[in-house]
This record gives sequence, structure tokens and C-alpha cells, in this order.
Amino acid sequence: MSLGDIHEASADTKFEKLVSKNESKQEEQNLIVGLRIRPLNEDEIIAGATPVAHKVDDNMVVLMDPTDDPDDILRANRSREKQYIFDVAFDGSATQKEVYEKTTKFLIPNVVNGYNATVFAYGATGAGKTYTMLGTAEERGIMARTMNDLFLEMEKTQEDMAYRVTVSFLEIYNEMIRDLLCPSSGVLDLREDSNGVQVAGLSKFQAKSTREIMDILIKGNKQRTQEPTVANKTSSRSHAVLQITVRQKNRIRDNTVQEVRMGKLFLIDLAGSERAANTQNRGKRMVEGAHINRSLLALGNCINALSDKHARKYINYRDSKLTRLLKDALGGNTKTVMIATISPASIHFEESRNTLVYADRAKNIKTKVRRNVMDVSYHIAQYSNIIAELREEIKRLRTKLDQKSEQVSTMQSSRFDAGNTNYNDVEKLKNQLVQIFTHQMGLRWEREKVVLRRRNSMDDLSKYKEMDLAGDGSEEPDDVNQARDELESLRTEDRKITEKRESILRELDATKNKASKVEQMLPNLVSTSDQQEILRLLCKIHELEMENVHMQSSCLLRDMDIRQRELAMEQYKQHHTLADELIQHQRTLMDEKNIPMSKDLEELYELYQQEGNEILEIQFSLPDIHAYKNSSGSSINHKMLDGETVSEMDESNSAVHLPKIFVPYHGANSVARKQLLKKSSLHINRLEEEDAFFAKSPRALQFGEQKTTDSTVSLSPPPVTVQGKKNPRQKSILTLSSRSTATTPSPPANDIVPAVNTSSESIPAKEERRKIAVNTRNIAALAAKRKNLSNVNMYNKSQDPSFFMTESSVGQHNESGYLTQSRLAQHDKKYGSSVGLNNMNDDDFFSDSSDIEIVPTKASVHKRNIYQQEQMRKKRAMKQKPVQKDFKPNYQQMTPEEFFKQLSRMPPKKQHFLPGNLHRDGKSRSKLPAANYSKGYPQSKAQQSRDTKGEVTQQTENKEKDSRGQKKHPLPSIPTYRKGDISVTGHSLHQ
Ligand SMILES: Nc1ncnc2c1ncn2[C@@H]1O[C@H](COP(=O)(O)OP(=O)(O)OP(=O)(O)O)[C@@H](O)[C@H]1O
Repeated sequence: MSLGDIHEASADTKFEKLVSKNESKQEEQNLIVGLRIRPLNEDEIIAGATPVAHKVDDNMVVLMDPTDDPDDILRANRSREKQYIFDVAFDGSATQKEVYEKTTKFLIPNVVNGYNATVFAYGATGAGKTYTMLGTAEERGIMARTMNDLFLEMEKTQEDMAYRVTVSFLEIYNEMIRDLLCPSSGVLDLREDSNGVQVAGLSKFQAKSTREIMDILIKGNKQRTQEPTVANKTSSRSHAVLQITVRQKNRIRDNTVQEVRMGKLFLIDLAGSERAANTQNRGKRMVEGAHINRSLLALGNCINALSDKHARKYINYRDSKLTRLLKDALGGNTKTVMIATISPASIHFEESRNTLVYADRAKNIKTKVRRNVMDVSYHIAQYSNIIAELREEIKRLRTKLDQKSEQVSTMQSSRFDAGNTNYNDVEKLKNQLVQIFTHQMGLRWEREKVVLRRRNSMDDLSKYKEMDLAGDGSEEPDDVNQARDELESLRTEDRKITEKRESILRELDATKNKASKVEQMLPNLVSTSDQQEILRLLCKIHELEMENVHMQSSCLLRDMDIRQRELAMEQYKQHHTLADELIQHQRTLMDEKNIPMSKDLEELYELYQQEGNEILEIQFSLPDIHAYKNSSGSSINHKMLDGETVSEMDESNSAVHLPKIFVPYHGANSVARKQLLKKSSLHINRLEEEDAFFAKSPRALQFGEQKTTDSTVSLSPPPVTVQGKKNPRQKSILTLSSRSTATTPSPPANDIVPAVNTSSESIPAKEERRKIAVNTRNIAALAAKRKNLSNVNMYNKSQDPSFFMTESSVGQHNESGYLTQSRLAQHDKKYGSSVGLNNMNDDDFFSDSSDIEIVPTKASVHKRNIYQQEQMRKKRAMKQKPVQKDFKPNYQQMTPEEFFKQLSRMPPKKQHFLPGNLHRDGKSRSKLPAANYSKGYPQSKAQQSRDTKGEVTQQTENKEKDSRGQKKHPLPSIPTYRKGDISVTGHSLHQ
């Protein structure tokens, strides 16, 4: 047994506090009703019955009244035929497969993904319920087919998801619940808690394959009460319920609070209603029949009440065990399918009509379906208990180890014969101790689990204690009776839990004794040095387990902290939205009523708008942390994040997450948001139609915007007029988006622009787009690769001024692998621009094209020249300044919390365009123009302000230069890549 096994074992037995966090999104769905008419059987033919039920089409059946006399003038105008419409209808020719596929198969993926579903067959005795649900060995019914498909469905995702399938099988016979898989457990109770209706003490079997489930099914069915009656040779005298629970969780567990989906599927074969006169049942059979009818009557009443929109809300499920068990299936969180079965024979006309009437009513029943998602939170207190115990044990073992060390040193001088120790004995002892430890750990977790369950059940009990359930002799309302029943079953449950707890504690004590006995045996069997080794091993096991538990609990704490923060953020955003909407409404009201606005208020309003837009832009330029978190499979690999890559993330993501970032943010204006949403969805639709990769690139967005210029929906806040004038400060969000994507200081490199006229307003042809895409990927890949190479050296050199490379220093720092203009040129020279960057190693999975043609265009060459000049100018300016050795956070050393903290206050850029920087001048914020934060944008906002107002001071301009000068990577970044092409960590971030 390995330590891995030990951890697995302890994780398996860990108590879980299942806090049902059913997703709030509920879908109201009608009960699906299918109708199956079986073929006439031999007995019916012999009895001279004629078929009176016919399938008209896939949804309609007609039932003819055989008793109607055509000569009866009183009923002359009444049709002998009655039509019924169902979701699906089958006649005698329908195969088992067809019935299964049209009634049940579609439920399987839902169950696997955490939804509840119920399929039950309803009808008179001998109508074909058992045949439909269970089938025969040759013609397998719904149960077997469902099981098979369930496993096939899970297989599809089993690499990513871990599943656990448990099965239970019960019958309700004469109003008593019996476990068909463990008949010795006697009569079981029903109880209801927050997780729905449960059968206390019902055994559950874990199944790993269809075969296993089939075995369980056959075993259970043998236990089912079936007797021959006149109506049916194999009449089921009980309702049988097969319950399959599928728990799904992600194999990649990145924290302790893990989402677990739990779907439950109930497959129910009801006993058939019977008319005593027809069945000629006597004695025991008649009693059974009475019970069956009573429960089916209760079911019928529930169906009536549930389907009647005007009926009172209280549905009496308590009249029978069957309705109590089906409570969720009928009125709760379950997608339900009812398969009504009828015989076509004229002699069973009444039974068939009853079934059709109920089935027809059942169509109106609505259930609310939602996914069952559980948070499996491991309770910190219980972690602490286990850690404390392990710590105690380690302390004890250490003391013992120290004693042994002393003994060894004294014996070394004496005659102790280490040689006569049997090696096998040592191994045996080791294994024994490891096994005891594993068992002990399992028991510890089991004990904690039971403690938690007991606490929950005590909570439930105290809820009832507050209620006054003492009867006064008079007839009590149903809900009081129900509560009393619940209380009783809770008490029983509590007793069982207490017993279990005590037995676990006893077992734990026994294991401890066993362990100490084995330890006592050590001196007799093995030498002192071997004892030492064993003790060391035990210590190590305990330590590792403790470490493991410790790590899990700190993960849990961290996760809780993050959740709380997220919650606070969400609340803040909601509050912000409310404030926004209030302001907008007031504003509109003032405009409509022509209420004059004071200067102060006007300024404040302008400031509000300006800040709103600025916040939008901050949001826009920040990386989507969640996207990275998700894409990396767990959390951000903070070790590899550095200032440079973060800033690249900003640029890339502003393009990639355009709609995503904007939409959740409740910015300055709700109308703008709505328009934005509209625009985003338009945009997404358009993107979906086009090449997905290309469509996501900023260039594509640029093209897209050019294309839609005319029809562009204004995404700016609504044109609020300030005393009749349109607010000049209002900016189009669309402009922001195009600016932040299209104007990043990228080289308009001729090597990434194929033969496309970029000045053209048309969208490039598909082939051209493909080339752009591939080339862009290649460049990105090369950059990522080289950056990875240099990552190792990067931090070592961070103190070296030459680390912040200039074009001229590239030659001296070849190994750093930065992608610069000159290196690109060198590369082009070496490989020829016509082959692009495809001559990369095999490990470069981005290069997937061998037929790239890169033809520089005049426009691109021109742009590139301008770009290079601009770069040179910047570098010259930078050289003149001493290299700033200011704060450079070491992201390698940071914990994720520190990283995010850093990120939130990080970019000088952010401070730069926060309104706060205007405070520093001690002036009114509203009087100053917004700072320029659009890097490299030809007509920046600051410039616009300058042009129009000329108010920008030299000081502000210098600040801008400073911030540019501080940029520590004067290298051409590659903005036109998608997330995944360049990684933050050096690993690809998959989409
Ligand atoms: N669609 C069908 N095709 C062929 N045979 C059928 C069909 N439906 C039912 N049968 C046969 O009719 C007989 C009675 O069917 P079944 O036992 O399924 O009825 P039931 O509704 O379950 O009755 P009960 O309520 O008494 O248990 C069986 O012999 C079964 O094989």
C-alpha cells in the first residue's frame, strides 16, 4: 500500500457537508406523457374482445366506447370515439427500443449532469407496465437500456469527470417499504429533509458497469412480490422503484470547495389498478389489490390536484407511501415522464378510459427542474481535530524514536546482534502498521462525518421542537400529522446515527489498541535499529497525512476568503448599478422638465460620467483573471507572471474578451450597457459565422468595425444633453474598444500582413484571413518560445540595466531571446519572409501551415517604417534617462493572494488614468482633462483635449512621457494573437 492509497482512502471517507446549492435557475416543465397500447393478447382474443384503442398518429390515440349503442337516440349526437393527445403515442407494433428512445433516452445526459428525472409506468393490471419498464431477457425494457446508456454517456467525459453511480431498489408492498437489495433490513421509513424525500436505511450499491447494475436488477426483481392473477399471470403486487444516483465531479480538484453534481433517476414500475370484479381476486390477493388501488387513488388525486390550476395549493401526498415517494417527481425538482399503458381490448375499455383520463390530466402537471449542485465543504473544525490527533501521534512516536536512538548508541558498544533479525518480519510489521494507520485514518474521517450528520439532524430536530405538536384530541390538520411523522423518523435517524458513532468510536479504540500491541511486539521481533526505522516510517506517514490535511484546510480557508471577496464585489457592483440607474433617471427627468442645473451639479455630473468611462476602460484593459484561472486548469501560475507578460495580457485580452469584460460590468449607464449587450451579441453572432480564430483577433475586430461603421449602434452612454448641449465628454465605448485593440503599439509588420490591402474597407477573403491567422500564431509562438527561454535568466538580470534591452543591446544578449524588430528582420533574412516563421521546432504546436505566403504591401511597409521610427524615438528618449530601479515586484515569490493584491494596485498605467491622479495637483478633478492612456494611439484623448482646450500643462505631458519611459520592455509586442497563442506562463492557455 502506498501513501497515495492512504490519501485516497482518507479522502474517500471524508465527511462531506453537502450544502445543497441548487442552481437558482429553475425551468418549469410539463410532465411528459407517453401512451403505449399493447397488442391484444391470446386470452383477450379468445374472450372475443375487439380492439377499441387505436393510435392515429405519433401523438393521438382514439378510444371507442364499445358499449355505445348506435340506436340509442339519447346519445345519437355523441361521438363514440374520444381522442386523446399525448407527447408521444405507441401501438402494439412499437419496439422496446423505440419506446425507450422516445420517452427516456433524452433524460440520460441531464441525469449525468446533475438533474433529477423520473420515469414511471402507469396503467391497469396486465396493461404492459412491467413489460415496458423491465422487459424480458430478449426484449429489454427501459431500466436495462437506461443503465447501458448511462454508462456510455459517462464514458464520454470520464477523462475529465469522476463519477460515482449508486443504485437502490425498493418496493412498496401493502403500504410497506422493503429493500429489494437487502430484504433482511425489514420495513423502512420515509423521511423528508432539505434534500427531498428519503428512505431511511435503504441500502445503496455502487455500480461500475451496466453488467453490475443488471445483476442488481435481477437480484432485486427476484425479491419482488409477483403473483399470478386472473388478469395477469405475472402480476406485480407491489410498486417497484429503482433509484440511480450519479455523482459527478471534476477530476481536477483545484480547491477543497468542489462542485459536485448529483443527478437522481427514478425508474418506477407501478402495480396495476384492478377491479375486484374483473380480477376475481380473493383473500390475500384482494388485500393486496385494495392497497394497490388505494395508493393509485392517492396518486390520481395528486395528479388531479396538481393539474388543476385553480385547485388549492396544498397537495396531499400523505395518503400513501407511493405519493410521498413520488412527491418530487410530481411536484418538485424532477423532469418526469409518465408512460401510460393500456390494453386495446374492448373488455378492458373502462380501465383503459380511466388510464387515458389520468394520463391526459397529468399532461398539465408542471415541475420545476434545476440542477443539483452541491458544495462539498470540508469543515475546518474537523480538519483541526484530525490534525491535532496526528500531531499527538507524531509527538508520541518521536519520543519513542529518541528512546530507541539512545538504546542503539548504548548497544553499539555491547553485543546486540542486528544480524539475526528476519527481514521478512520487519516488512510484515511495516505493512501491518501502515494498514492499521490507513484503517485508523478512515475511521477518523468516518467519525467526523457522523458527528456532522448528527449535528445536522439535531438542527432538524430542534426545528420541530419549536413547533407545538402536542395534540388536543381533535382531528389535526395534515401538515401537523406530517410534521409528527417527520419528527418520529428524525428521532429514529438520530438514534441510528448515535449508534453508528458509538460503533465507530469502539472500532477506533480497538484499532488504537491493535497498533499499540504491534508496537509492543517490536522489541521482541526486530532489532533496535529496525525498530528505529519502523518508527521513522510511522512518523513520516503521520507527518505526510498531517501535511495533506493541513493543506486542504488552508485551501478551504483561502477559497472561502475569495468567495467572500467575490460576494462583496458583486454587492458593490449591484449597488453601483442601482446608483447609476438612479442618476440616469433623475437626469432624464431634469432634462424632460427643463429643470435648470447648478454649475456644481453639472460639474459633478460630468465628473461622474468621466469616471464611469474611465472605470470602463480600466476594466477593459485588465486581464480577465477568471479566464486565466480556468484556462490554466487550476489557478494562475503566478511564478511565471512578470510585469511584461501582464501588460501583454492586458492588450491581448482587451481584444479577446471585448464582450465578456464589458457585459458584467455595470458601467456608467444602463442604456449603454443594454446597447452594448445588443452590440456584443450582434458581434458574437457575426464572429460565429466567420472563422473563429480570425474573428477574435483585433485586426478582425477592426475590419468588423469598418464594415459596420454605417450601421453602428451607438455604444456610448445615451446622449444626455446638458442644458441643450450634447456632453462633449461622452465617449463611444465602441471607440474605446477599437482603440484598445487596434492601437496597441504593434509593428504593422509586413511579415504578419499578407497580401491584404489594410487600408481597404473590405474584409479580407477567407484564405487571406487564414494566412493572417497562421502567421500571427507563428509570430506569437516564436515570441512565446523565446520568452520562455529567457524567463530563466530574466529575473537574474532584472538588476542589470541592460536587461531593459535596447535595439543595440540585442546582440550582446542574444541568449535572452527577445523578439525585436531587428531579430525579426534577421529571421526574415535567414528563412525568407515567404516562409514566415514556420521553420520552428516540432514542439512548436502553433506552426501548422506550410504554405504561407507573406507579401509585404506598400501600405504595410509604410506603416512599419513609421512604427520603427516611433520605436527608435522612444528608445533614444529612454537612453537619455537613467534606468529606473524602482519597485519591481517579484511575482515568482508571490502567493496568489499577493499577486492579486499586486495586480489590483499594479500598473502605474492604472494610477495614471484613475481620476485620483488629478487630485495630486490639488485642482478640481472635473476641470482637468482625462489623462492619456491610449498607448500609441495616433489621436489620443489627451491630444484631443489639447487640440480643443489647450489645457494640458507641460507637467502632465512630462508625466505621460515618464510613464512611457518607464516601460520596461521596449519590444514590439504582438497584439494580434488570441489567448492561447502567447501564454503568460510559457504554457499555452487553452481556450
Ligand atoms: N407491448 C407489448 N408487447 C408484447 N407483449 C406485451 C406488451 N405489453 C405487455 N405484454 C405482455 O402482457 C402481459 C402483461 O404485461 P405486464 O406484466 O407488463 O403487465 P403489468 O401492467 O405490469 O401488469 P401488473 O400491473 O399486473 O403487474 C405480459 O405477458 C407481457 O409480456
